[in-house]
Amino acid sequence: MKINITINGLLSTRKSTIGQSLALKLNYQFIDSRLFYQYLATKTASQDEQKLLTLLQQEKIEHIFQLNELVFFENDKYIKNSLKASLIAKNNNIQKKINKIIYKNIKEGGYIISGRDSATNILPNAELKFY
Ligand SMILES: Nc1ncnc2c1ncn2[C@@H]1O[C@H](COP(=O)(O)OP(=O)(O)OP(=O)(O)O)[C@@H](O)[C@H]1O
Ligand SMILES: Nc1ccn([C@H]2C[C@H](O)[C@@H](COP(=O)(O)O)O2)c(=O)n1
Repeated sequence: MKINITINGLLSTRKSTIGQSLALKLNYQFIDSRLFYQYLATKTASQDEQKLLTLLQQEKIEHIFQLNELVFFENDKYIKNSLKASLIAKNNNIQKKINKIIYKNIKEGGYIISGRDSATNILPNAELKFY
């Protein structure tokens, strides 16, 4: 049976690098919750809560799970979108919705998950937590 593992830590402490390499070794999936915020930022210039919630409902969520950060780095609007993502993340209802979507998709196990809420609001009962 596969468990879920969270990775948290200070900025640029190699969470993604280690998470991705561990996922490869264990044959797990790696996801950083930040991708959801970055993805929304690429989809709309709006900070309107209803619009963002609708987008989260409409999008094929599996698609976001298959993305990785490089997709956003390749985008020449990366910095602008990161600022938008940061604003989107200030909305508690969007945070709750994203956390719920992630939990629903990973609850059966087999994920290494990074991101600010991963060990707390998303997976408070994760079997293994790295800090
Ligand atoms: N062994 C290493 N030596 C030097 N640089 C490294 C090494 N491993 C990773 N890096 C680089 O360090 C930077 C931070 O790594 P990484 O993106 O994994 O950190 P992170 O904790 O996930 O970052 P963030 O806090 O932004 O989510 C990246 O540019 C990565 O390429
Ligand atoms: N609960 C959260 C809050 C923020 N993020 C993401 C969203 C941004 O891409 C990035 C930086 O946010 P900031 O530090 O500027 O608030 O972190 C998240 O994944 N989960």
